[in-house]
Amino acid sequence: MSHGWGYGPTNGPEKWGQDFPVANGARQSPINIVPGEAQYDSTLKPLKLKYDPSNSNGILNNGHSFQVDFVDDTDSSTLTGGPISGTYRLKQFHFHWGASDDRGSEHTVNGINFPCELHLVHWNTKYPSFGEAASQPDGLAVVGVFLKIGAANPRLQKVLDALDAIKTKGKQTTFPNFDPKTLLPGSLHYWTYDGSLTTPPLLESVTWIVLKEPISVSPAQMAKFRGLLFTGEGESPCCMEDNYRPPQPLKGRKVRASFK
Ligand SMILES: OSc1ccc(O)cc1O
Ligand SMILES: [Zn+2]
Repeated sequence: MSHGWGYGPTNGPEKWGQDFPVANGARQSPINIVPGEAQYDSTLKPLKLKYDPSNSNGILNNGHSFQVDFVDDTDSSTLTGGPISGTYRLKQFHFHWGASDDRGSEHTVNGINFPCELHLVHWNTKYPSFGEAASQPDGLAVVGVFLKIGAANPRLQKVLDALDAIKTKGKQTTFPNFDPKTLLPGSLHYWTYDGSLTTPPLLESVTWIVLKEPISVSPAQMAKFRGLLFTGEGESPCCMEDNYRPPQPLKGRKVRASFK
């Protein structure tokens, strides 16, 4: 793949293995979650998510999705408990979504796609930085949250209202005082398994924590995600949609459930 990776017919997920051979590795993500085959594990602890809204910093169109970045120089926004040991700091959150409401999530449940999936990315503070952690098998922990079509979600609105300012690749703006906890569902019951980044470099460093309960999003709100562009200012515009990797082979991995 001579040009950068993306989600199109010439640079999309089916082509990523050319530049990133780990794409065919033993612990790739996402996966299809089959609840009936997940093993309830009573030793799994409840998730503890402690977020300080003052850590939210900016919002960026990175040409693949958009992400909200957090100041991560202290332990003020962290993930502890759950399947992980130690303390993981919140680095950023981003989304994946479809061109239509019948697809867009990366993980699937019993083969069912959701229109969108939120990823809250955390790194293990036993390592000096996100970059160092991202290359370690226990380096990252990503909380995945499904978005399901329903009533408009007022807690998403602040994020969606910022998108007009970052329409094209490379654009960013300030995004202060946002509490990502407001994006979480009422239940923190989860499935967990060992996996990878779902975008190149597809590093196999992620403990995935996928919440069972989705949050709502309306069709009009989904249209706002699709108003973003993969392309930069002055380039021929290409709508940012279908920016999801399909499920990957489980290759013998076990998915555990924190709930019966
Ligand atoms: O999509 S999962 C994911 C996790 C961490 C990251 O830095 C980038 C990612 O795309
Ligand atoms: Zn992601």
